[in-house]
Amino acid sequence: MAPIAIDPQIRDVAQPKKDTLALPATTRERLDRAGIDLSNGYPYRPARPLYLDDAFAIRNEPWQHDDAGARAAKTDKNKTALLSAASKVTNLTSHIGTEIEGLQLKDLTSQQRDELALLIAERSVVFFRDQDLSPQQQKELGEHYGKIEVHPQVPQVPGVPGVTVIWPALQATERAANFRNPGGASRWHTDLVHERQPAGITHLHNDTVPKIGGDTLWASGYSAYEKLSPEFRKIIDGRKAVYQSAHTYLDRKDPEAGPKHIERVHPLVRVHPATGWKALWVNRAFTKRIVGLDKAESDLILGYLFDVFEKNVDIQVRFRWTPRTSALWDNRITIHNASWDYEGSEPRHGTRVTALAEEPYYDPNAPSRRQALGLEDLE
Ligand SMILES: O=C(O)CCC(=O)C(=O)O
Ligand SMILES: [Fe+2]
Repeated sequence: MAPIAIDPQIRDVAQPKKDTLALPATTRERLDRAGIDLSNGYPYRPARPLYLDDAFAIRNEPWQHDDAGARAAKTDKNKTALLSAASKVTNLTSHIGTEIEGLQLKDLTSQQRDELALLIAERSVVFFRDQDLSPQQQKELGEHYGKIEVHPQVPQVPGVPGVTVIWPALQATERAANFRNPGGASRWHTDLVHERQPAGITHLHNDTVPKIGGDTLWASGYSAYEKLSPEFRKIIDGRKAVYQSAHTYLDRKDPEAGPKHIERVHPLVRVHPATGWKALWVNRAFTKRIVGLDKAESDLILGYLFDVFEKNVDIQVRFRWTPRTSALWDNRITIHNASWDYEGSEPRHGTRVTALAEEPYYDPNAPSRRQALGLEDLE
């Protein structure tokens, strides 16, 4: 039998190996203070599933998602408990991104957490600098927002399943990156679109960042939808597309066919349960084809939709990190992209918790954000 071809990304991730990279000092301090056991190396690397059917079966049974933002929309649309406690609230652009000062995420009450979810649903991404936050506290906050995604294979904080490690230098030890082939998450994408109930509120806490570079960009799915003409919206409203996983697995029945992605069908345009607004939900990395169209037709339309998302800078925010900053974004209504422009300079390290949300749905009667806010343009 011919040897099975496995792509290098999979092989490397599959090999549990001891860490050879030195932990940045600020990261080590944070992990020590949190009582994380580093004696068996860092990070912890779970064994990955080998076969596609095993990977597909993970979280394939539906569950009830009770949306925190939707709760706040019922109790206090003005988000008084959260916003009145903050010392400053700054919108970073008109359409996307808000920074909150004067609050520690670990101290938020249940009502404030719900209101934060609503703010994230409205503004797409919300930032908090100078946070004192252990991985355990980050996980606990995520649990308030939904079922935590415990990744079957990406590096994690030892002893805290569900807290994944975002440390681009670590990936660079596995897959060489350079200026022309950047490392990290440097492409436009949305996380975990292959899940039956994909990612909702996602929280990246970067404890160590380079002095220059390493920015992250987000783009608004509400606004990308609104960039389309009302007639074009009719072409994509209610359509479904195939979304694929970042990682690949072998087909048990045909392993020699090589690695394959998990695929899942979801709506192209979805509605956020807290705001009730429509959002374009495609991304260049993981949306593969529109169901029911020929490949050439699908490629053309998807290519245009990706361009609308990526080329309109007025619907994007680019965030410059400082150490110990948290970004909480909603993967239901955004795409994001991390700039890998700090090659060979200081390290960047963070921990991430993803709360999974509802099965994506479409509602023909839902308004766009601008319609709901009374801003809809005349043709
Ligand atoms: O490193 C970043 O800024 C973002 C990485 C990313 O894509 C993610 O955490 O989902
Ligand atoms: Fe991501």
